[in-house]
Amino acid sequence: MIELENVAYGYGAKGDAPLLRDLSLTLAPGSFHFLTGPSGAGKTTFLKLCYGALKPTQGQLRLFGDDVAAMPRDGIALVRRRIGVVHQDCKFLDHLPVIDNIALPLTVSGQVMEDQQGNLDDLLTWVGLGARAHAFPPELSGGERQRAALARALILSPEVILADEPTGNVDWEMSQRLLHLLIALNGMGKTVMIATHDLMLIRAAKAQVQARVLRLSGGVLQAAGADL
Ligand SMILES: Nc1ncnc2c1ncn2[C@@H]1O[C@H](COP(=O)(O)OP(=O)(O)OP(=O)(O)O)[C@@H](O)[C@H]1O
Repeated sequence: MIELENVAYGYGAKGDAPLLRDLSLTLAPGSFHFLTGPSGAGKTTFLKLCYGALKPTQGQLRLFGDDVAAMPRDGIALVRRRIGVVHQDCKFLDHLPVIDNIALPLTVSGQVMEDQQGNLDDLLTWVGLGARAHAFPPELSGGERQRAALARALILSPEVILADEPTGNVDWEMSQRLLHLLIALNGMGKTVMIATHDLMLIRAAKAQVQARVLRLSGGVLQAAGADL
């Protein structure tokens, strides 16, 4: 689904040492991965590569079998509909109610919101926001925002879900609730990758799902230690 082969990426000028290097990884259908590592190690950058927002400066990245380097811009846009992203800072349009924010990817992809009303309602109920559909983003708690961000990432029924610190600003109980949603999605066959600092969350997940834990450090990707 997502395959990296000796990928490197750097934000700096050509010739500068890259931030990430020698990345080789396959996210197989239905797999569950955690990505951990110190702040600034490049976890968000790694996820951006995985959803085609950045192109490798070296190596090969294939999304659903197609080489990103050779993909035209509209090809990348199509592939990105198959990957749901929960961003670290989950931005919303504050003047639109939650339900319209979640429906935005439908509108952008040319679908009629009314045709999807049933799906939208089901999705909001599934993430536990049925009663908050008409609230405005500034009225949401941290946990509600994260669940709204997850719902928005799911509205186009992606095969892959990439979540960047989805439990960053919530308490342990809400972290568990979000984790359960992500594990349930994996149980439905979706491929999941979560970038997180939260080692407790990883340990809790490993008791419930077969997850591979990777660590980014010093620019390279390694299997995490046996304690995880
Ligand atoms: N658009 C950009 N231009 C230049 N440098 C960037 C850009 N985005 C990120 N960086 C730098 O790349 C490095 C890795 O950033 P990244 O956000 O990927 O790390 P991270 O592991 O996700 O960090 P955190 O855990 O703090 O969120 C940092 O030094 C950051 O300043």
